[in-house]
Amino acid sequence: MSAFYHRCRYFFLPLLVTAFSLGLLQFTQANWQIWQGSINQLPFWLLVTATALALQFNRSRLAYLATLLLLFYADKQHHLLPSSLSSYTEANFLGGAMIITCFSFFKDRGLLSPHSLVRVFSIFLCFGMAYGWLWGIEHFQAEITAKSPLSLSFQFQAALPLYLCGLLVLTRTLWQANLVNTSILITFVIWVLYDLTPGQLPLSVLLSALAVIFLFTILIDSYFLAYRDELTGLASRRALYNLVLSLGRKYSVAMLDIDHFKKFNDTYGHDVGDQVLKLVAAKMARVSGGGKVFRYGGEEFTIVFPRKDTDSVIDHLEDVRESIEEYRIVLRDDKRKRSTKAKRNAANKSNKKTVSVTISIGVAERLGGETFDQTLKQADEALYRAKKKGRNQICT
Ligand SMILES: Nc1nc2c(ncn2[C@@H]2O[C@H](COP(=O)(O)OP(=O)(O)OP(=O)(O)O)[C@@H](O)[C@H]2O)c(=O)[nH]1
Repeated sequence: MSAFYHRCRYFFLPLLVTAFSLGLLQFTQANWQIWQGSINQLPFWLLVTATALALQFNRSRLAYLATLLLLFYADKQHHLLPSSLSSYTEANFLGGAMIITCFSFFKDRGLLSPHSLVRVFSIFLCFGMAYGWLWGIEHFQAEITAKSPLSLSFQFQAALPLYLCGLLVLTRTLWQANLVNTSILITFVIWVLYDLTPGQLPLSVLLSALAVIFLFTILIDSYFLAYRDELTGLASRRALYNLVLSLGRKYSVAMLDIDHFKKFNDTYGHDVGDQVLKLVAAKMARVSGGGKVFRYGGEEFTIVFPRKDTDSVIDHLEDVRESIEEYRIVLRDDKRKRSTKAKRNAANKSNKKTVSVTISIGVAERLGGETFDQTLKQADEALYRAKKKGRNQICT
């Protein structure tokens, strides 16, 4: 379920928004044609900004792609390349598609690192392969047709690497759904759209839209980096203090802590501890009553209930405590390390190993004039009392 939610957020939603925006742009084309002169300048500003931001936030793949698109657009507008090179548009198009595919498989690395050499080399290699492929298809057309058991048209043979690239980028994005990978997939789609449907939307508009997608990707990604806890996906302590700025005078704060977690880690190992933290966090995230959940640090979590006093949040916290106490967590083996036979054996075993944990909770409400930190300290002291009284319970 969470994998599906993850894919919706990072894959389907950005694709839908892009398709909708491009559709809207095309539909309203007549209304903005009068600004075409200014629109022609837009890709320069937006792509330069996207490159600068991508570099600032270490999204080097987007920086490379934005720079290459900028060069491509500059050439289209001002004919920078010698005409002998520009005339091979099919090869340039195929080379571009191959470059986008390569970048979907690269990792984001610093620009001033040996990895940059590989990236630059791969750009030339992609163009070389594209030119080579089209040259080969053209010159050995008769031999290929004679030897091939299938009667494939010249167009199909020429576009074969393009289909393969499309499949690879799509698989990569589905395999590792994140905003940067989806942006690279969208770059691929727009690149192909531009070639297949010339004149539908001007290049300036397509590239401006793409630059905006890059900018959003970098900003949203950086937001998640700053305000989300990487392990559990919950909001981080920084996000908690951001919320504090908008809290009114009345609220309750709960501190939650997993019981005997050190012993748990010592018994099952840190990796299993991480798995359990994730699953327990997912249970906490379902708290009712308008509670907002944060990972405070380590195995400690905080829930803030705006506009609620202690009495009205106890039941909601009790539900969370019970749901975690009753939760039988099935331990996942590291599948990558197991052979196929071992996997089959494991799948046949019905008695999978399960573990369970409990949590203690301390809760306090804001009393007149208290700061957030003072209320949080009261909740922490209540948590300490819950631990002292035997754990797996709530104290106020
Ligand atoms: N696996 C894992 N363990 C963590 C993480 N953060 C903190 N811990 C562990 O959580 C444990 C916290 O232990 P303690 O603070 O001694 O408390 P406790 O063992 O839970 O005991 P009580 O709180 O008194 O019930 C330490 O062993 C930490 O290493 C994490 O991100 N992953």
